[in-house]
Amino acid sequence: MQKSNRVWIIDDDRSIRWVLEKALQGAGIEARAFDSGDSAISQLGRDVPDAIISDIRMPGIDGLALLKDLHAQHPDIPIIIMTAHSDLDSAVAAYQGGAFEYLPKPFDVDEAVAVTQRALAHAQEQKSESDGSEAVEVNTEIIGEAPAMQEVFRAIGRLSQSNITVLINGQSGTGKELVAHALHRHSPRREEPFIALNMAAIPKDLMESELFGHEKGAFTGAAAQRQGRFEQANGGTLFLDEIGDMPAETQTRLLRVLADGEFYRVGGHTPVKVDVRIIAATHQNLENLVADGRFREDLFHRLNVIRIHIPKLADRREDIPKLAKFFLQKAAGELDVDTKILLPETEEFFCALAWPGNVRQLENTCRWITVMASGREVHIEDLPPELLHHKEDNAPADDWEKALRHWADQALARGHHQLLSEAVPTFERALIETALKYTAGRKRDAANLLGWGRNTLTRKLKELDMAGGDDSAEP
Ligand SMILES: Nc1ncnc2c1ncn2[C@@H]1O[C@H](COP(=O)(O)OP(=O)(O)OP(=O)(O)O)[C@@H](O)[C@H]1O
Repeated sequence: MQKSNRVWIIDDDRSIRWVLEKALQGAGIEARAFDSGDSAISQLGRDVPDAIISDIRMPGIDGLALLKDLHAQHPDIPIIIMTAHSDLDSAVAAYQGGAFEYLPKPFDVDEAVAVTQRALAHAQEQKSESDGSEAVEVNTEIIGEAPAMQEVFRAIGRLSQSNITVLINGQSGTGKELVAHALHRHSPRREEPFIALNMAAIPKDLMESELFGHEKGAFTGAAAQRQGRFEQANGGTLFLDEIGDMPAETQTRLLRVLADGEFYRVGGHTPVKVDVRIIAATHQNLENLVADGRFREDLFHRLNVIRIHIPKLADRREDIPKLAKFFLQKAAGELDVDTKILLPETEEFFCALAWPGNVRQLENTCRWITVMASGREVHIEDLPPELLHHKEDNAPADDWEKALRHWADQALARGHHQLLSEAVPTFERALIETALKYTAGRKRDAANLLGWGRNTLTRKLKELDMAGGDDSAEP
């Protein structure tokens, strides 16, 4: 059999074509470049490559349409899809259209070569196989351009045809439930129920009945038979949030259900069969809980088949502006008011915050702003007081220089002139006020602290139109 070694590169960007062509040739791969999907398709009648690397956004036929076409005609050619504007849509659509791999731009050239080599090896193995899967319509629902979120999208795309158990790790408010829901929506179970249950929110003694249901009279208050979440989720997905908080005896039962696919309602004697995909999530380190004997190791291994880590918001700050815009639009829609717009300095301030409550805190802040900010444009002073305190408490003392540079950048960008005449009075006023506060209003002492003579301070107070500029008597 002829060795699979010929790759086509399709991209309207000449520099990308060039870089990839050189890198692949350097790795001993025969590469040929096309500047459009149409030119590649017209060549296909005469020649067939072993693998294709294609951009998504191009004039003429775009990468996903090309993927669909090619996949229908040549299901055995692995196609690697690249895109600069990567989002969940394109990742999932690429995989569901039959893409072999999805490469978000900018990519590392070595990684691109490695992926291509894998694709060629795959082509070699599977020359005549086809899977015929069809692209499905999906909506963008998770915002994230940060590399770590791209990993999450890739995982969702890769898992979209499977029923495999997934464990999602991430701090509270990072979007674990959103990702679990996306996994469900892009799975073969999408028409069946998605049931979410937070272990931390259910009283311990109600947990078993919540999960597995109960028979009439199983305990005091069980007036009728009740279905548990497992039964409700039958055929679909059960999302178990904060799985680390599940009590030991429930862990044992859960393990048995996962092994046998059946369980007994509380007080019941007839087994109930279910087909449920489990997605579990936790903000805790389950390995540590296992080491401490607080989580069953066998259950941990059953759940930990595929793990998705969702980074905290502070580790993907580049996504903050887009998320904020999205939440401001959403809040405005819900409240039926105009959408607020963050001024550049407010957005910058947002991007620098710690956001301990992650995306949920950002969403709540945007709601607050939508209700509380007076104007359409949101200034830093319009933000909820706790965020501003946070700024004062956490800004290191020498951050003012950074803030000043930033202010100067912004002012110049907005076309201001004479920056010093704007900045110096503000600077002096701040120092004078602070010194006066420190000396309880005594000008002589304040002047001393500032390194001025008393008369200079009095003159400055006057110039700056500040209280005390009339040189009134003082103690
Ligand atoms: N990347 C994102 N794009 C858009 N919305 C998001 C994103 N991440 C989170 N959200 C929104 O933020 C809120 C919190 O997300 P979610 O409930 O999924 O977090 P969680 O990690 O499950 O939190 P907890 O562990 O506290 O239950 C939700 O309203 C969700 O829709």
